[in-house]
Amino acid sequence: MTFHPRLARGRTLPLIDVSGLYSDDPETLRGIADQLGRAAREIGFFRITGHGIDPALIEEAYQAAAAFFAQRETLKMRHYIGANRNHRGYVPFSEKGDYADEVNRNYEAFDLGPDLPWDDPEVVAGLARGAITLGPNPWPALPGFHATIARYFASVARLGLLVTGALERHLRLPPGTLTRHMTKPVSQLRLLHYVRATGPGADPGAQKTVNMGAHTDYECLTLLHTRNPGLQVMTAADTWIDVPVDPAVYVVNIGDMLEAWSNGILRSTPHRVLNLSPERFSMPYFVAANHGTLIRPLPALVPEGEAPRYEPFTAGAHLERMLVRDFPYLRRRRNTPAGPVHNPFETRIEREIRP
Ligand SMILES: O=C(O)CCC(=O)C(=O)O
Ligand SMILES: [Fe+2]
Repeated sequence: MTFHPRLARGRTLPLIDVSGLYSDDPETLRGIADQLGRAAREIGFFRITGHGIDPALIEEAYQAAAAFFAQRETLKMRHYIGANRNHRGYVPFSEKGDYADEVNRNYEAFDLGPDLPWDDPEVVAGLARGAITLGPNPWPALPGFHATIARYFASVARLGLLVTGALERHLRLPPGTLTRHMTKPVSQLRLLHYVRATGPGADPGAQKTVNMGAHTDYECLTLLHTRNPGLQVMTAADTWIDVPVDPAVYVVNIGDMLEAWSNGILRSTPHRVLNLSPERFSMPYFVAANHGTLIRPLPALVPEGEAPRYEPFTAGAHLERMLVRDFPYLRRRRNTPAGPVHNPFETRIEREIRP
């Protein structure tokens, strides 16, 4: 395991070369799996190189995102997520949840998922259960956007399965224990565009303020690419460390679903985004399980004689409950009053940040 020199003094995110995950040598695979697993246990956050995603494709994806966000608001609002049936599309600056620590929140996003037709059996079954996250993507007509983003989505989804497979290996689970539940997952790609608030009334001290408030990610794991500083991770001591920016690297973190599935062996770690850059782009891809997958601590990971540490839940239900918390349009649609919604994976945030 190597450590990034800028994060010295024992507070570091591991940097792990995962190129060996493309090998079929069991010893190589085991070695990398254990490095990833150790970081996922101890910190819940790590950085990977040798991930195999074409840097030119990453660059094209940023260009597609930037071209979309550069449009007039009226054009972007043609794809407003609040006018979409399955939680896909444009999230305007004004679509603000109520994280108490978002003192200077100012970002827009474009949210996408696996592009499944309405008559796909998994979609049909999900809709019958009231799913709000399954179905096709809305594609802006911008030249190249659909082709580029679909290609990026496919690449990062492949990497997500590879990393999940490595964590299975680390946990000594039979191959496919987790990944066979990721055939039509409620995974999401978010294209994010943060802008530090400026102009009359803007806080001159905004440089260090929180833009995206502290949260855990709701899925199994997240593969994040970013090109600007601002991301911070909560340490075990509830202090914050900066995640260094390196375009050759993906930042990976464990989310709620995998914390529960692993009976708390892997950790869903709180993080937030500060206004360190006047403008910031990032692209998290959230690796989830299928909508109907029941997540309960895997019996092999619950010590003899102990009760599982988590109540069972379905992947879709947890994700959608959290989306209703975070998106005012969903609260309006479902007549859910504003107010705190408890996420059992965010107790450290509730204690430290939103008491
Ligand atoms: O933009 C980033 O660096 C992090 C974004 C994030 O944490 C999220 O969208 O869940
Ligand atoms: Fe996040």
